[in-house]
Amino acid sequence: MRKNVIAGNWKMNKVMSEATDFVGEVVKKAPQSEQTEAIVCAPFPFLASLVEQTKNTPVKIAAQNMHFEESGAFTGEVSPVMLKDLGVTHVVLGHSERRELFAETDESVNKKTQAAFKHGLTPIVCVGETLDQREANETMNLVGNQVKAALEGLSEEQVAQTIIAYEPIWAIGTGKTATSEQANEVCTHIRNVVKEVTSEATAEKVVLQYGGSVKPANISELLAQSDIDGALVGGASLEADSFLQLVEAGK
Ligand SMILES: O=C[C@H](O)COP(=O)(O)O
Repeated sequence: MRKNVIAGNWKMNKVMSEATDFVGEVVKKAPQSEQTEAIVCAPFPFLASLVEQTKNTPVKIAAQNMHFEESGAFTGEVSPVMLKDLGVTHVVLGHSERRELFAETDESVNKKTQAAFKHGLTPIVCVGETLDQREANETMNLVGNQVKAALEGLSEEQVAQTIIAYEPIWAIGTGKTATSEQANEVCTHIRNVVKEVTSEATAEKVVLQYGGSVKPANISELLAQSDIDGALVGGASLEADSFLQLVEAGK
């Protein structure tokens, strides 16, 4: 049975003291359950300290991006080797904000996904369509292609461990959540695409998250869907109480 993975993506928010207070609360109160996993996706400067703070707890720390190269002349970049060395376990790749604002492409997301596995990090690969693409009926095709591109060159075992987050861009930070049926429809399609490129057994193992205005009020309905196994949460992950309610709903 797949776990519910609840990942809080802080984006470019908080200062160190706020990050420490938040994680202190979460470590104290997060449910000890085999069925739910809590991940905090923090800005780079906080990672080392938060990894230390969550040692020997079930809470995991993720980065929000990384470069695909191991080292070199890439000023301002952070490598998978550095993240692994700190004790970071997961990395968000291809978030729509990175695709839109920082010229991330399917090709770079694939390189980063391969690099994550090479260095023992679990990728959380984001895919999703704009409102225009949805209205032009391009959602399934576009998301399917993003998934195929991200998984290219991975072994079946690696695909099984990849977390894929479906985040319709029109629902991010807008308060407009996709209905749970809309979200599930795309997640089912993603699972079918994974099956097409690997096998049914592998596709059944892949954790599929939904992201886009997820809140304590709508999480249960989303998690009740057949192909939604967690959430990638922005705004509602900024307060410890609200993040804990989301993790609790995953139990
Ligand atoms: O990574 C998280 C997503 O972009 C969702 O953000 P949001 O929950 O603020 O809509």
